[in-house]
Amino acid sequence: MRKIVIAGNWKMYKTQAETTEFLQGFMPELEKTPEDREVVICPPFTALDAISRSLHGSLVQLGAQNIHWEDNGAFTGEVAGSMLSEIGVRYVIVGHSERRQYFGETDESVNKRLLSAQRHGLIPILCVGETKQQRDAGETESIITNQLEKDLVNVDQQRLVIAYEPIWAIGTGDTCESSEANRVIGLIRSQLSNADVTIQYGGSVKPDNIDEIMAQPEIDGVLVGGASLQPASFARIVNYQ
Ligand SMILES: O=C(CO)COP(=O)(O)O
Repeated sequence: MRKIVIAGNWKMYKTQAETTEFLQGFMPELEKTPEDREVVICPPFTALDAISRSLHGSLVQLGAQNIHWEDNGAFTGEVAGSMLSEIGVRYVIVGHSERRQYFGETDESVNKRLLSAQRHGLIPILCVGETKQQRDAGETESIITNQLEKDLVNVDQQRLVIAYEPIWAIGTGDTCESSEANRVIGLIRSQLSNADVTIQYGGSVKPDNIDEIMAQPEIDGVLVGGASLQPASFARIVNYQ
């Protein structure tokens, strides 16, 4: 059975105080959330500990936005897997397009981060997706196939989530048609050795398109940016019909 995972990627938003305020509004909304789905919040590193204490005992899981591939060492500015697992982190986003675009992440470093996450008992959420230019050139399939091939070397597909995030749909309000997201996610699934991997869609997911997205047969969840920052909108997404 494929697991449904609804995750909020807060990117570089929210201080600890803002996180606490968010949780006050958000947690009561979970009382009516069906148990068929896992809810994950991925705040900035600085809010992980605060949120970990508040989430303890709740249905919500904690996620980080990055992880280094070494277990420790002289890597200024990086965070290791043991530091995340110690404070209750369960998921970690790896290879987000913003990391690939602004911070020089390559498929090779993404692969090493995936392996590190699994070594520390964390479930990586691997992000893949094409740019607008690549889509227009008809390269969507080849780009994604290439990312999967390189990123997943030696990765255990029993402990993995994949997010299909077309880069042109991120933060633009320009959602990928749900049927098209379903098609690409089906293509991703066909290339995996484990057909039960949870595969999410990400890119301008909002309260008004979540029901349609989640009605697609191949889509097992969403990775939400902007709309996960407000308690009411993220609650509506989590409580999709
Ligand atoms: O990048 C995303 C999630 O990782 C998507 O961001 P938006 O939902 O703001 O488009």
